[in-house]
Amino acid sequence: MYRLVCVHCGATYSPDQIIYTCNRCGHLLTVEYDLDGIDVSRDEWNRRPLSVWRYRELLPVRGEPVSLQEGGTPLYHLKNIGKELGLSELYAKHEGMNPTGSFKDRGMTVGVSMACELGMTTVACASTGNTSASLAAYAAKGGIPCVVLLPAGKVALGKIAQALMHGARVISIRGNFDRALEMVHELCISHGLYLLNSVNPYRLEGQKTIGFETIDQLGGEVPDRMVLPVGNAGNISAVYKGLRELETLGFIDRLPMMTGIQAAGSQPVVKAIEQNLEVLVPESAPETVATAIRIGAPVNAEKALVAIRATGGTAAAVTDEEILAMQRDLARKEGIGVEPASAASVAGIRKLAELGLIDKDERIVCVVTGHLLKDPETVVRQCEPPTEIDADLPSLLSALR
Ligand SMILES: Cc1ncc(COP(=O)(O)O)c(C=O)c1O
Ligand SMILES: N[C@@H](CCOP(=O)(O)O)C(=O)O
Repeated sequence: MYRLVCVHCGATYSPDQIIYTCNRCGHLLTVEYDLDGIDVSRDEWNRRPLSVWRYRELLPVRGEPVSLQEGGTPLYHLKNIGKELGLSELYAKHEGMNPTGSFKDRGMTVGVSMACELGMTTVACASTGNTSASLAAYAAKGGIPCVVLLPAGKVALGKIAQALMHGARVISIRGNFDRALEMVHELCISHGLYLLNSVNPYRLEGQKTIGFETIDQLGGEVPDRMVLPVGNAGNISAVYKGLRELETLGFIDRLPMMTGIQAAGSQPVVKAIEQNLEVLVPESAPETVATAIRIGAPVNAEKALVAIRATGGTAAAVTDEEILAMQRDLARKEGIGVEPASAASVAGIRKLAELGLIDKDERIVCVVTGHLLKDPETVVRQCEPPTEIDADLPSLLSALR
């Protein structure tokens, strides 16, 4: 049993209403369960495979989900980078290992399943790339048409390739992601498409399972800190919401310090935390190499600020150079391939550790959100091209010398 509740004024709505913002105050909605009525134990969960659907009692879908086997992603111990930073308990949860290569799949399995249960006939989103790749794939699996709006020239090649190949109707706008989101929201309201950006409360339910899995992979222990790259701020809000539910159920007895990392050229949440603002000031011209988090007006900011403040967490910004350096370090020192936005979380921890702003004994989990192959152009720009030689052994030996 659950209902939709406004995160700001508490107004409630029936779960089958197609609604994204509160009719009374215009703020976002969230899914509220009757947690007293939830009948499941941690032992029962632990008997099921590690996946989004291990936690189905805390998800809104009732029928058979539209699934591509999402979740169950690896949690890696970053021994080498951790050693350099003096952090013996530094981990990365690799969300790039999901079916379309990002954490969005956790959200889309739930969001597209709900679209089908609610009888919606077309799904839509705006995207910096990953949301569109994921929605296109899940819409294909669910047999439902899909429309995506992208900021022209600002989406990594791998992500566009995915949206196109999965059969979405792809439109590029001459404007940034924030404008694309406004446009698609308007389109969905006026023409009855189902909006599957992070304003959709059901989609975020799937993403909260990142936190559930992390704790299960740590043998039931809560990490001291969870670090996430922040763009539209849905993921950090979702993970916090899920962990609060586990706390209310008595499955955990504390929360990690939720820590958000943004790019220096796109850091409205960091500024709101640093300046102790109640309401975030949007940035009109966000810019960063980490195009996935090139977002100036994060729609979930209100929830993200609560998550960070209520847990004693923090927010920090990293430069593009710091992001790319960490992308290379993860690849070369740990064997972990991630896209630039994902490297931001670990780059943020490097910065906080070097500034002495975190306790070196903390157990820290960085969520690395998308796969290296999402943005091959940024990878190739950083690496030496292959050496081309004549096809004979002497040439090979001389090239290797
Ligand atoms: C790879 C990647 N990392 C991080 C983010 C930021 O997540 P959120 O928008 O939920 O803050 C996104 C996009 O949203 C993304 O695609
Ligand atoms: N990085 C995101 C931006 C959109 O965020 P959403 O969570 O609101 O869908 C993307 O991949 O498009």
